[in-house]
Amino acid sequence: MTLLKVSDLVVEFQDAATGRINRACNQVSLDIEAGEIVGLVGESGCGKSTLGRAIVGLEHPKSGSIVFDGVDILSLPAAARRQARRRVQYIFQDSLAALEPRQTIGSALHEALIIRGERNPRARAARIGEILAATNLNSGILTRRPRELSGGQRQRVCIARALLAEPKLLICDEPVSSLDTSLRAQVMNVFLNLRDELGVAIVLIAHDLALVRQASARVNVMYLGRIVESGPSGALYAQPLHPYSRALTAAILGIDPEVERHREQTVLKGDLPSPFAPPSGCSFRTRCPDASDRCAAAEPAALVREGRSVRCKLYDETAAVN
Ligand SMILES: Nc1ncnc2c1ncn2[C@@H]1O[C@H](COP(=O)(O)OP(=O)(O)OP(=O)(O)O)[C@@H](O)[C@H]1O
Repeated sequence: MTLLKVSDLVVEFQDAATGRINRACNQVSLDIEAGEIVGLVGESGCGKSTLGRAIVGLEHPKSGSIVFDGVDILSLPAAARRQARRRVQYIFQDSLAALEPRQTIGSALHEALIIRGERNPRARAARIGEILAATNLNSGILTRRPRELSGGQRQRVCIARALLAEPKLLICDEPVSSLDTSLRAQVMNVFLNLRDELGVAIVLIAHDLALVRQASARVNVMYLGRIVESGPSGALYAQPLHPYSRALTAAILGIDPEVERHREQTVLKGDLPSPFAPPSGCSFRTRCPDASDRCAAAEPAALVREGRSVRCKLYDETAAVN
């Protein structure tokens, strides 16, 4: 069942000094099934957070639609939008900034339930106990303050607090990038459990492609505001279609030799172009090893076939995508 359907979403920022427009999400479309983990990857500044923030209501799209749990959110008045988004929660990268420094964890979790209307302290304590178990946290942390916890514990507290809203979808923005390897595994295991035990769907925004590959059923690759490729993660990592996906996945080490044999080593040239003046046609063409004159003429349409989608002139209607 499709839980979230984002269609042709456009989010723009205007530079106050020059008036120029940065189209941070450019006609983005994305589907998420109930209970699946979907990866969103791409270089810094490509629009991943903006997309996540727009889904949860922290950015205001210029156009497009967001249908969550069967409700067309952007067509609703503001109060009804908030209500419709109750079961989407955002997990920020910086868990220290996300928690009130002077408040104990117990108080923060009780407060989250009070806001949701739970007046009975015993019912709240019971619910918090369940959530601590789901996030693999010990009740000893309830009397502590954020700075007294490890980064991994803090991130799991943020996940626990989000879970009190009984979310169907968690948007996790670089949730483990500030953690060392062992703590990363703890937090990632919590995500896998939430998917398996509670059926929570997760959008995993991350720079770490190896981590996304492990956890996600499907992956979306973003470049300069566009999703340029999406597909099942096994297929996308084994045989990336878009030259940009090839460059990103080529950077991952430790892939099995069979995959390595098919890998075309592609090195990314240059920097991300200014989002205020993106190249004409395909926005990746200025860094693309396969670019030709026709790439400047028009933006490539998405070719969708067998669960994969790619925006690149290399794949026209006659090309096989499998
Ligand atoms: N509040 C804002 N005001 C103006 N421009 C913004 C704002 N938020 C994001 N942008 C711009 O939108 C574009 C996309 O930014 P975004 O943070 O979504 O990218 P990202 O892929 O999440 O990057 P990172 O991985 O560094 O978080 C960038 O050009 C950024 O400068």
